[in-house]
Amino acid sequence: MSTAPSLNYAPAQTPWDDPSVAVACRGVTKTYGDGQAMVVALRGVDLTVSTGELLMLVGPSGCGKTTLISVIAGILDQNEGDCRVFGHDFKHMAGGDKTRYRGKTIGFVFQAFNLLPSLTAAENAAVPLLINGVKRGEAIERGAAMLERVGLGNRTKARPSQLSGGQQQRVAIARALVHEPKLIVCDEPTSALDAETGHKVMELLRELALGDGKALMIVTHDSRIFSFADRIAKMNDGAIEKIVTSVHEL
Ligand SMILES: Nc1ncnc2c1ncn2[C@@H]1O[C@H](COP(=O)(O)OP(=O)(O)OP(=O)(O)O)[C@@H](O)[C@H]1O
Repeated sequence: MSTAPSLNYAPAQTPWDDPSVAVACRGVTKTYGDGQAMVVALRGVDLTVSTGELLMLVGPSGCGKTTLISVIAGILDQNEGDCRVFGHDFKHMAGGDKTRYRGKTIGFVFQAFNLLPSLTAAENAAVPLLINGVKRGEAIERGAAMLERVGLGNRTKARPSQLSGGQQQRVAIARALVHEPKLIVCDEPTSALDAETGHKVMELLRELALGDGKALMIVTHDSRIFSFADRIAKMNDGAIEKIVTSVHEL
């Protein structure tokens, strides 16, 4: 049985109710500002991401990658078009439902990490569990266990200011994985990591963020990790220019 809500307004021949579809965007547009200052960040994006898939989004600076994943993760609302995650349409969900569903279903690694400075690494990694109602002791234990998986088991009590950029990035990755979300969306997850650590983090992301009806989307400029993708979507000027399965086709 489909888990998607009743979607009477869905146009025909859309994949909204297909359980193997994690993300479906159709004709998504997004602008910032208005009048002369208006920037068109997305111009009718069509994109489908399947469960079990790692899709990378690449393209020049300013082409709309962060905007697209922010719409998909329900952080921004699109102006036009449909965007659904496992059949759920964030734009038309009530605020509380949206926050709850998003909190359970999506893990987000932000480009700027967005760690809370007053919390330890383990507490930061535990934040999604605390938001989802897990008891504090258990949440922090699970946060610390996830830090161990990303190679930071010896830094669980450090505050973000006591960690290097690469270590903070790994805390952000642990935080995105800790509640075992069905969709993980990462903005430049390896930008602050050396080649070896970046490789390890990608292996871990593939292991923990795929399978079992899960999907992974990664925005990146880091060509060292392109080979981890199942498909690579190349964006240009607010649109998807092409989608390839091998880096050689880019
Ligand atoms: N908050 C904002 N207000 C106004 N314009 C914005 C805002 N955020 C992004 N933009 C503009 O929207 C366009 C798309 O930006 P976006 O950050 O999505 O691109 P990107 O491909 O992720 O870039 P980068 O690779 O540099 O991170 C750019 O022209 C950018 O200047």
